[in-house]
Amino acid sequence: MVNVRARVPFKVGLNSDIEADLLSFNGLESGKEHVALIFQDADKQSEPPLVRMHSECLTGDVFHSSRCDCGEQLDETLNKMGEQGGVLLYLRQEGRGIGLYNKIDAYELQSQGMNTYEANNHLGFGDDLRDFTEAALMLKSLGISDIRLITNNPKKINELEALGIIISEVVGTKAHVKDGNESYLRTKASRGKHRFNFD
Ligand SMILES: Nc1nc2c(ncn2[C@@H]2O[C@H](COP(=O)(O)OP(=O)(O)OP(=O)(O)O)[C@@H](O)[C@H]2O)c(=O)[nH]1
Ligand SMILES: [Zn+2]
Repeated sequence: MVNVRARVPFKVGLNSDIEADLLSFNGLESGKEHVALIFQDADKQSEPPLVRMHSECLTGDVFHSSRCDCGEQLDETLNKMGEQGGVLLYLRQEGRGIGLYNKIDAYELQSQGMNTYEANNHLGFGDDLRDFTEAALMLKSLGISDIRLITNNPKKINELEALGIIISEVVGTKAHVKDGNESYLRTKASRGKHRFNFD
């Protein structure tokens, strides 16, 4: 049984006044410390809330690494939810589930010419080890079963629906192209079937 523990208000975002409640959970089987940020009490409204399942990326979220778009997607989400309300699940699934050490090994292989998926496979991992069961449990424990999901990734849509969450709308993120991450984004589109708009 998953239970919501504390619910603490604070302000988030760079130079901003966005207010959110930080929630922790207990009872998650993996023992991971996934957390939720709730904007504008979106869990208590009648409309399906905006939801983002954001997978941890220390290098991108904290250091705004040039190799990926995670930090930009996180900032985009904070701003959007600051305006419209929403629920951000911050999931501790670093490196699509392989962890930081392995992700750094994968980066080394990418520097030698492999793409993200090939590097994962070369290290003996599947394309993507993430599982969204606990994310679905967190939503259910908040009383949320119908959502507007922020993602470009069809795997997230399919898995959440299979876990009984209704997705009434899919909201894409921008393509945050910058020096260093374009081939990463293009590989997500070609191999991972992410829906990007590269205009
Ligand atoms: N294994 C591996 N993981 C990476 C790499 N670059 C970023 N990640 C991880 O990928 C995760 C983010 O997944 P993405 O595939 O970028 O995007 P997504 O969350 O599936 O899709 P969106 O919802 O559209 O953002 C984070 O956990 C990152 O740490 C990489 O080169 N190798
Ligand atoms: Zn990243």
